[in-house]
Amino acid sequence: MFAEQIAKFGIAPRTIHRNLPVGALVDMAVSQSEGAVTSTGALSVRTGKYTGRSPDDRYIVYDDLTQDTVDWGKINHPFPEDKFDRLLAKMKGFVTGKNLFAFDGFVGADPGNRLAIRVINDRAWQSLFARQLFVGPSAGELRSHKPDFTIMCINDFESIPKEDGTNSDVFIILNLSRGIVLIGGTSYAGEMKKSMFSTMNFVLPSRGVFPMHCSANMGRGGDTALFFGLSGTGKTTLSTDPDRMLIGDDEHGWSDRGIFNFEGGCYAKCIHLSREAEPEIWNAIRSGAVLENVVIDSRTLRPDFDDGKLTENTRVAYPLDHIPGAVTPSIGGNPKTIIFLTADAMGVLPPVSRLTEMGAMYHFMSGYTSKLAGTERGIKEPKATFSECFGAPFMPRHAAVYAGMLGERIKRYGAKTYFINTGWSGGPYGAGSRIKIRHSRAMVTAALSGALDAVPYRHDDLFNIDVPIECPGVPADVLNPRMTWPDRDSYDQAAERLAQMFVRNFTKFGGVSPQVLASGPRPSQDV
Ligand SMILES: Nc1ncnc2c1ncn2[C@@H]1O[C@H](COP(=O)(O)OP(=O)(O)O)[C@@H](O)[C@H]1O
Ligand SMILES: C=C(OP(=O)(O)O)C(=O)O
Ligand SMILES: [Mn+2]
Repeated sequence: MFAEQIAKFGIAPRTIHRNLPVGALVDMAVSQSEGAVTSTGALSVRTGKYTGRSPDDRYIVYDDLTQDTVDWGKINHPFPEDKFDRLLAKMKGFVTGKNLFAFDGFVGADPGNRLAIRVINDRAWQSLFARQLFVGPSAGELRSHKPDFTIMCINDFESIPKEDGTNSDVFIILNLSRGIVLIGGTSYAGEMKKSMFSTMNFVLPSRGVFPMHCSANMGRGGDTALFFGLSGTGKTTLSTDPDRMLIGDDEHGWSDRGIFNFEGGCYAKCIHLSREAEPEIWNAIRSGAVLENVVIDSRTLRPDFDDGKLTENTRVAYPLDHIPGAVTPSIGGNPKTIIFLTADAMGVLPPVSRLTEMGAMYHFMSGYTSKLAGTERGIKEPKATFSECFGAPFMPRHAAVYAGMLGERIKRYGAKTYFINTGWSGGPYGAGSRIKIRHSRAMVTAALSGALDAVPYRHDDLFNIDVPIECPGVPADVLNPRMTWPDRDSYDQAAERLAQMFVRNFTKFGGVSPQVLASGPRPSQDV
């Protein structure tokens, strides 16, 4: 059946290894000089020219299905159907007679809300990534597997912009009607997971499921929490909590039955990773894990997590079961607490605050953070950004579709929402310093345990949020960013500037309810 499906798809490789075990994939990666096994047991690879996502090279095929349902613009670039056909044919030709790998599995841990996928790769390590990051099939599921989506990710195939209608040698093209994703020219493995994330974000809303760029975990009593946030805000770091059971670190859906992970693994950042601050992630870097662009000492084969010479966006991929106590299958009930994470490089937002229901809508639509270096091509230092739903690069539909689904659910289930800033304190990036992981964890713990229900608050009139005056495990002065700056006037000016940025950004939304509008920051000057 597999062989027939491959023939029907229209490729004729010399061999195509299907769902090889982890050990075999590692061995092949090593014997083909794709990478080396480090002192930790993890496989280490380099991705070459591109070490982060290429958002300008990411397209969606423009056709009857997508023309009125996709929010076309700076993020979702249209790709013509005929050019897609030509590029697909070219890629098929390219892989003729080559050795390929196929991973058959799923995106979505909830059997009622998943897509069957087939990932076709030209490198063993990429197939290992697919195996560890997506959801693996049972023996029975593998036997009867029929993919809804085929991802053909061929690292060695580069496009020629003039011929192929692409923007560079790299392309990531989603054909949502035909269930095909084409990736070429880049080996950054994050493209595979994020393109299937975008696919889920298109497919699920019409099935009544809310897709979310968030991590999730569960307390011992079964209560679940979500952590929304853009890249680098702490979804992976803070959801990996020794006192709670991990559900997933990046992509989830919320159906009438509760939440479920889209993935079967995690993709953690490695830059400056320390054993003390993130022991579970540190220990997950073992046999079966894949390190991307981490510098390895040639003599000791030890990873140097402090060396960012290849990129700041160094990564490790590992399956969920590398984290002690992770929930399997990764499914949980309706969340009790929702945390919005931001990494404010201006250093002015309070590190923790409580949001009203309308404030939650305002901040979900705003999606403020600072883009950190490396995750996207061209970002070299933190850059303030507003990204709707805390994940605009992955949302094919209009932001209102997702915001509406969040609003309904907060109302229905009465989840409490908090805003946690894991960014800078004592001054902006360059002058102040990043809030300590230990402190951010204590804030998360206090929010989830209910401890923040029992402390006094002050209202921050500028940002229009409620800020706790005390939080167990956090020195009181850390809670008030103004007090951490050496010069209060500079703080006030910077805070005013950020508040104005929020207001200016929000003018792009039409038809927002007055209550939501009134729940945002209130700069003293009109903008
Ligand atoms: N206070 C903090 N809270 C969370 N992460 C922090 C903090 N300070 C530094 N970091 C670092 O910032 C990065 C957060 O990234 P990560 O958790 O992977 O974000 P995401 O999963 O949202 O992309 C990690 O490298 C982590 O070590
Ligand atoms: C993998 C990515 O996401 P995150 O940093 O949110 O984990 C990415 O944006 O390429
Ligand atoms: Mn992450």
